[in-house]
Amino acid sequence: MNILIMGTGYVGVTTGLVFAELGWNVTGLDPDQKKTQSLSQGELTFYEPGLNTLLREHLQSGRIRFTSEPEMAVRDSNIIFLCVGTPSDRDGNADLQFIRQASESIGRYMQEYKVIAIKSTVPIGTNHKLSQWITNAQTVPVPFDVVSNPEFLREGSALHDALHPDRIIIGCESDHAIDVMKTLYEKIQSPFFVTKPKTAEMIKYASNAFLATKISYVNELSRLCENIEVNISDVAEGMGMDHRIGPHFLRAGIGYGGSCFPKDINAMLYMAKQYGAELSILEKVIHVNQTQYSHYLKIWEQKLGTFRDKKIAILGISFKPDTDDLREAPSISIIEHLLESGAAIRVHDPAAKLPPDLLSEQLLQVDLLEEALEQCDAIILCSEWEHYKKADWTRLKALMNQHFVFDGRNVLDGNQMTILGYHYYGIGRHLH
Ligand SMILES: NC(=O)C1=CN([C@@H]2O[C@H](COP(=O)(O)OP(=O)(O)OC[C@H]3O[C@@H](n4cnc5c(N)ncnc54)[C@H](O)[C@@H]3O)[C@@H](O)[C@H]2O)C=CC1
Ligand SMILES: O=C(O)[C@H]1O[C@H](OP(=O)(O)OP(=O)(O)OC[C@H]2O[C@@H](n3ccc(=O)[nH]c3=O)[C@H](O)[C@@H]2O)[C@H](O)[C@@H](O)[C@@H]1O
Repeated sequence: MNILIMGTGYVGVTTGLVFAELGWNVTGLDPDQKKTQSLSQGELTFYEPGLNTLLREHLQSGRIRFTSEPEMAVRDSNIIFLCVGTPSDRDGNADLQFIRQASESIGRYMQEYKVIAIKSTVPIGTNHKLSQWITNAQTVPVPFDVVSNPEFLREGSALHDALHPDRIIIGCESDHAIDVMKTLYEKIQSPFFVTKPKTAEMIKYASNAFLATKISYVNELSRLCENIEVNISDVAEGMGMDHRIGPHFLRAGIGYGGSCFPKDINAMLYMAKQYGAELSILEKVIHVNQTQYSHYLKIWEQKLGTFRDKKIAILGISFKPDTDDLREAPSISIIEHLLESGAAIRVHDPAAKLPPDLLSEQLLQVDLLEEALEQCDAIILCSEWEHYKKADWTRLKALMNQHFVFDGRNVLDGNQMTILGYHYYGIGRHLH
């Protein structure tokens, strides 16, 4: 079977490489020629551990290739995966323009039966719309089946997540297409959950929203813990030992970011309004997330006295470690606030780069951790890269002017940092 992957971003490249690894022939299609050329030369266009090696391996084995020419790519495929972006539009709804364009080129160029699987995160009912768009673009009727097959990988661990999913969701009403999907995935050890297309679409949104809810819940609790001298990390650990709650996604911090949680929750709220329902919990989840970083900045500013004319080192700007993705990263809001407060900022990140137009005399990005800390008054740690956990904080202390450490991800050993002479503050964290 020949698999066509439409969209060569995070999800498209990871999905394509996973299928190549499982032994299928894969073509990655993207109108962005810079991306397809770079990928054809074995260079990823984003940072993601493990993918570069696999890309080079499968370019060499001939199991994967990339193109920007849709006609032959669509014609030669048996199965097509839609992995195009579904960003927020102005009203918070998911913008389906890329899904629509992709479905129109499928309809235009297909000449025989195909299974078309939607991996992109799409609003309830998109499976049905896609069928209509494909049919309308066909010049002669050709049969096809549409499957909703949402993706649950995380950036930073994309390959592992895609190879070892907790479940494979298949939303489809055609027995033949369900069998095709099961054959494709047969070498992956994972339960299949076969359901209706709309249910599959809802499972994806509901899962992301639930994970974000867990985070906002502990983040709001962290504010109470701050006042009652209780450590939120201990509370989360104790809660997580109950298997009904589970230990994951209970790490308090400066808030969730990324290309998915914020956009997907907005899309859910939009859908709820459209269908006359209320999702009041999710409205609060957003509110807590939007106020979490500013709540802590206020506390930290009081500890420091003022941010004005202070030198602040921002460590980790990506929305989470092991990615260079800055979309909706809380670090960006923190940097904006500090600039308004008159601080001078030096930013360090092992992979992510601030856009050059943001940089100024007041805001510099440096390559070495030492350069960021040189003469600084305070550190704000925004994403928990290993690089910072493993740093030699005994040696680094001598570089700083004042020794305030504001750990926005609760990852440094606060007791040890205090022993070393730092003024350490985390999120809802009371030291023993
Ligand atoms: N980034 C992530 O970790 C995850 C993302 N998702 C969902 O997967 C979808 C894709 O996400 P990303 O890979 O992050 O997006 P992305 O923005 O990194 O990549 C999307 C790609 O689609 C391409 N594209 C646009 N129109 C096209 C067309 N007509 N034909 C072929 N390619 C086209 C774009 O040029 C771009 O390279 C979104 O719906 C997202 O919500 C789901 C799970 C995880
Ligand atoms: O639909 C998507 O795109 C993906 O969105 C998230 O994946 P991702 O955004 O890549 O990364 P996460 O590990 O979920 O982290 C998201 C944000 O939550 C924050 N987070 C996570 C966990 C936690 O305990 N606390 C916390 O603040 C992270 O720092 C980060 O800013 C989901 O975890 C994936 O299952 C989903 O496929």
